[in-house]
Amino acid sequence: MNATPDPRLKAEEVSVLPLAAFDERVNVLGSKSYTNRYLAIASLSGRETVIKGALLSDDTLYFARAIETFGHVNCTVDHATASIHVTPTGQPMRAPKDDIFVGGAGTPLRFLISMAGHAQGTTIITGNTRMQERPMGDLLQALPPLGVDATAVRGNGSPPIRVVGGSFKGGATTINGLVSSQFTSSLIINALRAENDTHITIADELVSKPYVEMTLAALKEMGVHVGRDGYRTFTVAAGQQARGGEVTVEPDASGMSYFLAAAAILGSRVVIPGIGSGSHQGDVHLVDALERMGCRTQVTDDEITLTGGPLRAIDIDMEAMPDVVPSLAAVAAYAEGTTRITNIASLRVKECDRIAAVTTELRKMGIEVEELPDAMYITGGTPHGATIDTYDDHRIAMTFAIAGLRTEGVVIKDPGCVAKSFPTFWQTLDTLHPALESTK
Ligand SMILES: O=C(O)C1=C[C@@H](OP(=O)(O)O)[C@@H](O)[C@H](O)C1
Ligand SMILES: C=C(OP(=O)(O)O)C(=O)O
Repeated sequence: MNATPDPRLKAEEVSVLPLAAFDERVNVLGSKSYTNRYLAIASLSGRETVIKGALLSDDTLYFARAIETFGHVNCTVDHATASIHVTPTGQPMRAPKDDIFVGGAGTPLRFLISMAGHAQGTTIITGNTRMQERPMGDLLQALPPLGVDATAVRGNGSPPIRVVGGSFKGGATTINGLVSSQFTSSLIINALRAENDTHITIADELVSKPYVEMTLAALKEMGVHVGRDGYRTFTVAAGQQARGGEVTVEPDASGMSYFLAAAAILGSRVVIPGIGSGSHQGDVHLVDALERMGCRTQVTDDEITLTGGPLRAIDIDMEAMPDVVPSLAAVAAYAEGTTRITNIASLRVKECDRIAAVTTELRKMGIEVEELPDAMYITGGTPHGATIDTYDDHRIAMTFAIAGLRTEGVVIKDPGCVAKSFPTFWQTLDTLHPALESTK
């Protein structure tokens, strides 16, 4: 897998060449969210675990390296088989001497804050410039009742975060659910190693709920039961141990979205194997949205097929599938009428402000977009080519690359940023058609 590094990951920009139509089976890489969850669970379980079909990308590799610095496990990555072998070393978890740096990996950073609560000593966790702006405050407030002292070094609720650990006792805490579901997932997963039972109450509403379902599904797959009352409370009983052994990661539904969007706007057919109706990934439901927009779809147990058709606008609340908002926005640019995407405030605190970025870049292509604090209204039309700024955000790069398959003259700046979640993205696009060339 991925034996020759793709030169486009180092290019300044890539010109996307339009494609007539295609009819392809497309294999996407393993789920980022499941890979992160299995890495965390395996490392906390104290049992040897092999994660097969794992996503090996910037985010997951930063996470694997970060986990190893606590000294209690080794994470051996096998690129040939896309697997990660997590092996206990027999050593206790200790805070690493050096700061932990995770680049732009938000989920890992949020999982690591709670994880450092199990490591004896003081851990400093940080990331790139954007990560140093992303919110962590809710999690920092929820950890002290469980015995963990976690603070923002600069007092601004963002990384660097200092965690004084070795003391994750469990107990009862409350977490705000409105900003990110990753805080709740972080607490649930790390409660696995607490001395006492852990009761987590969600204050307000919880955003991005399917990601918490994925957390529970991953724990269940590893033999850990989590009690719950809807999305109000979650309880992790002490003394449970994840089973270890082999676990297989399904394809990434967010990564899949670019190929569904490509088929939608090109009136083409795509089949994505390995993922289907049983998936807990919320982003799978992009298929339903695209069906409402005029595509034909078929979802079986283990395969998703989409065929593009004449596209019409829809109104859609995308709070539960934030990562595929840009993908849907690209399709909306080619649909008849105004698509209203609502309830997406969380997009403002992702790798970039994605509402602002999608609005700016679609407008550059001549598309009318109304930007609201928590929504985007996109009126479909005939986009023209443009040079797209990608804001160091993989999803902006991949989204506008898809627009470039339909619209001539789309140039994607900093194409290497796709490595955060989909390092083989450009090569996978090549399998549709040799439609890309690096220009610089
Ligand atoms: O738990 C996870 O794996 C994720 C949760 C989501 O974040 P929010 O809960 O912050 O919306 C999503 O955007 C992110 O890419 C992955
Ligand atoms: C928001 C994302 O990731 P994270 O929050 O893990 O950085 C993403 O992959 O779109």
